[in-house]
Amino acid sequence: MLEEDPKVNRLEDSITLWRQICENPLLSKTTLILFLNKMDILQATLAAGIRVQKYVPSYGEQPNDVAHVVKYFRDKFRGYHKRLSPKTRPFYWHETSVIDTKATAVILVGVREGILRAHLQSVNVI
Ligand SMILES: Nc1nc2c(ncn2[C@@H]2O[C@H](COP(=O)(O)OP(=O)(O)OP(=O)(O)O)[C@@H](O)[C@H]2O)c(=O)[nH]1
Repeated sequence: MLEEDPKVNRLEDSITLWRQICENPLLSKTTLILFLNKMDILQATLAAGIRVQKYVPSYGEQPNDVAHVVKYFRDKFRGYHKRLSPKTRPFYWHETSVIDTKATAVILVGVREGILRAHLQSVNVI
């Protein structure tokens, strides 16, 4: 639950926020990048035997491992991105644990280069 509102599920709050961002006409030409953060916490939570289905009934009987859980949520976010974007645009995502600063730095360099490449392409420099 959210610290600021104990009645609101954190995951549902993130999905609501993502939907609002995707469908916002002011951001229709903006490339969105989804960070599935706190992967280390997800790994530890699943390793402790917590079942996703208990909190997300629609997860069903799928295997309760990191790969399946990440795919489930990535597809959920991707689905909203596809359905709600006013115009078609690519979907980018990264799995992160920002406490791993080295790995996060590598991801951010990649993201920055991607943004730069898109700008250069848009002005026909490359
Ligand atoms: N273990 C771990 N802790 C993290 C990670 N990212 C953020 N945190 C911690 O989570 C707490 C909240 O981090 P914030 O960046 O403020 O996140 P927020 O989006 O404002 O809050 P949340 O609702 O917790 O996501 C802080 O103590 C962070 O250090 C992560 O990838 N792994």
